[in-house]
Amino acid sequence: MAKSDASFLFAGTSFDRKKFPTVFSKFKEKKEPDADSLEGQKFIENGESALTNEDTEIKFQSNNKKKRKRKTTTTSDPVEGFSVFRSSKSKKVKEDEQDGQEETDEAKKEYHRQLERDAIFRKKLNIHVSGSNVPSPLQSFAELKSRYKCKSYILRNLAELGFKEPTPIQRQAIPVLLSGRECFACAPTGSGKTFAFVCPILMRLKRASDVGVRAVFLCPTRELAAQTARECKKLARGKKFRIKLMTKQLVKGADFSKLPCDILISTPFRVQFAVRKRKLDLSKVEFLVLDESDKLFELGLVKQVDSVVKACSNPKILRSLFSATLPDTVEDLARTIMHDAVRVIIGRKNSASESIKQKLVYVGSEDGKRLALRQIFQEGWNPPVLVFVQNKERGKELYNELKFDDLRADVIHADLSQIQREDAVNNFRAGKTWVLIATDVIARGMDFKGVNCVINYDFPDSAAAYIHRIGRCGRAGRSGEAITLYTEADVPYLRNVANVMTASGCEVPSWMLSLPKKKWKKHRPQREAISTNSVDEEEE
Ligand SMILES: Nc1ncnc2c1ncn2[C@@H]1O[C@H](COP(=O)(O)OP(=O)(O)OP(=O)(O)O)[C@@H](O)[C@H]1O
Repeated sequence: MAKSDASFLFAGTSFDRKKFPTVFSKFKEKKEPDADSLEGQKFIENGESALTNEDTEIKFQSNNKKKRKRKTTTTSDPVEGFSVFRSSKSKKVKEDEQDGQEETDEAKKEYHRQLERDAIFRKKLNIHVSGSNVPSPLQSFAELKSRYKCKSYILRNLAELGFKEPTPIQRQAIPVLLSGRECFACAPTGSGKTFAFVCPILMRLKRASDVGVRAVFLCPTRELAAQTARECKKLARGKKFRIKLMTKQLVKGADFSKLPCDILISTPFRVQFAVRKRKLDLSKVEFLVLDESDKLFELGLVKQVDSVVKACSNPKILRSLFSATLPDTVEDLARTIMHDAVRVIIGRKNSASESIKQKLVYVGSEDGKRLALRQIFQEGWNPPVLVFVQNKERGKELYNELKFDDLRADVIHADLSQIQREDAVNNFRAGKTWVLIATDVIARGMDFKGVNCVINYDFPDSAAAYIHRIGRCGRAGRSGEAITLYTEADVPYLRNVANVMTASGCEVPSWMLSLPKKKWKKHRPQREAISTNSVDEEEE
């Protein structure tokens, strides 16, 4: 890329300390590294990925030893999440010097005890963190009130939604954002990432205001943006926040720079378009969330995201990245735009949800797929089922194959109008459609609670696509089943999916794991058309 058009996001993809002295010095500013911050330093300097449980345990023990030594020479421990504890002790220090000294020693001991409790708790829940002074994870939603003075409407709404306790990503990401830190999070599909950023941002916005757009949530598809807006409104119920989903129609009709709006939710394309048309001013934005961030950083979207990031010019902005898959390249890119961020990984990075039973089925050829699909439907299936295909043409073909069967099938792809797409999603949600044939347009983020089974009719084009597709089932702790059909053409790419499967505890034949490594450049082979006619005619 020519220097003149070097973009904000692309700048310094490989992290150059000289090039980014301010960012780097921020990471270096850490005064009192704790167990987590030492991990953080390692992440920042070595670009390491998630630690294994064993790593965490060993590091935790050795770091604590180092820390104990250093702690004796310091007087202040800037740990967020302990404000009540700190303020009550600091009063006593003024009253009596000696008592104060004892109190300080006691405070330090308590500080270490708390760090240990945090580390044990994180280990139990498979929460891995990097970054300086990472706030303690939440023990319960009630802590939102005791630690962060959360308004009762949020707790009421959480209870009404039936949420009894925070999910692991919520336990850690919420305190991070509430402490005014940027967050870089990777957690499995269906693990509650949406509320992990919606909840703290609503809390920090406090109340509706007319200053202009204060938070922007970017999602890769309009369906996901619409879903996020709906979820956001559920949690904000009882407060007069202006939560706006920016759709094509809305951009045409309204001037967003005059429209009161606290939270704006849309796709990068829509937001960038409105900014360019000067219908939207993002200079007051305090919170920017890139949901499904690795998708947003893909070619085709990254330029638009870049423009939005630039337009959010408030120097106090907090940026957050959330996804179920975060390749190292995205981490590198993110590091160049984030400041003093906390990295939160739940479980193993880039792995599928463990509540999904995954299966690979060899079908030989394209014709074999049709037969296998019919067999699945004949053998007693449990709707609703999602069937993923490679592109919209194949979606239409498969729909034509199944539409006369008693399966209540429908199809969704990018050629449909917005209304048709909404109808397809809503009918599936409402149980009117039993089998929804889809392209990857709904592979990410869509929360279909009841989906029991995902069938990859066409082999996914990347490991990330596989993780997101099958993640449409097995959400919020429910169980699910994923069946991936493969032909001869897919065999060279099997290993990548087999690796994801073993990482989430599914058994795969050993030969698959010993297949030669294949650099996975979007596997989209030319496939024979899906049609009964050719075979039936031959059979006749
Ligand atoms: N604390 C909670 N307790 C129970 N259910 C929850 C909790 N938080 C969120 N959920 C539910 O879990 C489901 C999945 O949440 P969400 O869509 O945020 O997942 P996600 O991690 O963003 O998934 P994806 O990676 O697919 O986008 C939703 O139905 C949501 O209502």
